[in-house]
Amino acid sequence: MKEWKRLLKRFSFAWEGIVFTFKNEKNMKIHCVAALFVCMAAWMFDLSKTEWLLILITIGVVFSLEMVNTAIERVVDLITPEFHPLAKIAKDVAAGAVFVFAIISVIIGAIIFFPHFIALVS
Ligand SMILES: Nc1ncnc2c1ncn2[C@@H]1O[C@H](COP(=O)(O)OP(=O)(O)OP(=O)(O)O)[C@@H](O)[C@H]1O
Repeated sequence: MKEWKRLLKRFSFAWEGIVFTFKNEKNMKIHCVAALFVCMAAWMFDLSKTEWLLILITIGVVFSLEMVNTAIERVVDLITPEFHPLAKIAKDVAAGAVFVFAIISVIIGAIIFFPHFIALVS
């Protein structure tokens, strides 16, 4: 019983982290709207199970990276509110990680949706 309570508490802390990122990070709201549009398009084009899996994995990785980026930003702010070259590197690298995967996810989306779009217009 105690184990269950501890597990539930851990879930609720993780949930708080998710809610915090959605509430406070503008980029997360943008990712969320983009993910919604992608899911609607996937449903309209009646994508295969594999295509859906790729899209869901991509969305999950973007969301998770944004949350890790948020965590790094907050830890850096906690350590040094003043300008520091290492703080800049930490924040820039974390933001870069999100950016790299955002570009990859656009490419994945294009590879998946392009043939469906061509089939629709031809
Ligand atoms: N303490 C600092 N020392 C040096 N450079 C910093 C510091 N804090 C922020 N920066 C620079 O400013 C940029 C923006 O930082 P900021 O903390 O405002 O993040 P952000 O990208 O605006 O994130 P968000 O809007 O999601 O909070 C960083 O990528 C970094 O280059």
